[in-house]
Amino acid sequence: MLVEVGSTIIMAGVAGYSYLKTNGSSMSDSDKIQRIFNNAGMNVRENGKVKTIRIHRKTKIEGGVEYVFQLPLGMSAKQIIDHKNVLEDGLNARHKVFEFDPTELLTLKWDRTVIKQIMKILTSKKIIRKEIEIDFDGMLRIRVYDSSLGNEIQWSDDMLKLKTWSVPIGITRNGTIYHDFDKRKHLIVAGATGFGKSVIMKAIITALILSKPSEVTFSLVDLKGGPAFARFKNAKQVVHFGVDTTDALEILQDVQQKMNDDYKKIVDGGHEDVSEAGISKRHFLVVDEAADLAGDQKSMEILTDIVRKGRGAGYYVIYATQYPSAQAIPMQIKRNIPARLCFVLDSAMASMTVLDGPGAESLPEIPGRGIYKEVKQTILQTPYMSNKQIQERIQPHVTIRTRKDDGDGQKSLQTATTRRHSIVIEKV
Ligand SMILES: Nc1ncnc2c1ncn2[C@@H]1O[C@H](COP(=O)(O)OP(=O)(O)OP(=O)(O)O)[C@@H](O)[C@H]1O
Repeated sequence: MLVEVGSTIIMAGVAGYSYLKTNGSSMSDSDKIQRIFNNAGMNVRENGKVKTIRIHRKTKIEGGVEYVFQLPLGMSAKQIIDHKNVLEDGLNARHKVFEFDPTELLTLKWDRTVIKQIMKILTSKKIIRKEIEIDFDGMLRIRVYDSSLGNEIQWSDDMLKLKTWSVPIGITRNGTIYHDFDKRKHLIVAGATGFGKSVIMKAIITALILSKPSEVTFSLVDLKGGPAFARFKNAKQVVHFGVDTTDALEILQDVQQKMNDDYKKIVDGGHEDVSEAGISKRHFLVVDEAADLAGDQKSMEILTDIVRKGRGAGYYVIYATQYPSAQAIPMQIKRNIPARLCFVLDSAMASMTVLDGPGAESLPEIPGRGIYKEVKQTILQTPYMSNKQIQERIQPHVTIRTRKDDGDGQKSLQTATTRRHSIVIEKV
């Protein structure tokens, strides 16, 4: 009898699951996309007739479906890409898919609470939002995925490309995305507070230490007071560590001087850049909350010089801000840093400042979900490396040194937040 009741309940559960999965409009996503286009006014008029996109092909892909559409003449693909959020919201309207695994019913305890347990399984599940990707290569490709990219993708050392300047900065459905500092040079990281800037910057610093422990050095400037980078302070690769704008100016001056010396050597040697000169060392200047430097003209001038000349001299800048305004990311800095990693932002205007287009304002509010832009834009989930994982990885590189006065009559290193070491760039 109990078995009979049990199987009936399971069937009811599975039926409930099917209901949850299919509840909503029966219209196909392809029809919906065309209807959304029409309703949102994304169409053109030709000979008095309204024309919109036309389905060309539909292909099953891993995790979803790719729809290929033909655009009518006169319709811009950019307009469509800029309206990605309209499409995504439209596809998710009245269509709720719940994350639910029917095998969970097998874990039921067959007692008086069985109905309660089933209700709990059915109601405690998260709603999955369909996600889309849009590309245009002569045809408009819209990939609709049945589930989200994943809210947390754990860091794995397998992602590393050891002995290179290429670091993993995110995972897409098609694999891992790398930022190659030797190719793309500097990086701007922006995003609203709490969406993953510090986490990815710490992961990048750790990855560089693991990848090139003897060749990489850092100047870390955390204008939020220092907590995020504090764990790297005693790593032997860290030559400067600053926590306020006074430290920042000193550090910038020192880095600029070393960079100029090295740049001169490279040019005097008849080389175009650090790679051609066969120099294996690279220095990274990482500034978190760079907006706090924006009011300091001298610092900004030096920073601009470093991003300009540093490309060739092997001095790379990671410039992070949660306030992406024209003042916080001046034009000169932007022009010299084409690569951007942007988490969710509060407005299309802020997105425009970082990515030169909208998009970041319509990212889902998931920590770690971002857009990486170099030539193309890619939506990714940054890998999550916990502080414990960072600690374990940098521990072998930590040296506790006594901070002595540097003897030049300036701030004593006993109290100062900068550590004065020379940045030496050597030939291999
Ligand atoms: N890639 C990720 N995957 C999962 N969770 C993440 C990820 N990145 C960040 N988080 C979560 O978001 C929290 C905030 O991240 P983080 O400190 O990097 O934000 P932030 O952008 O630097 O914020 P703020 O500008 O205020 O410093 C983390 O403590 C973590 O819980």
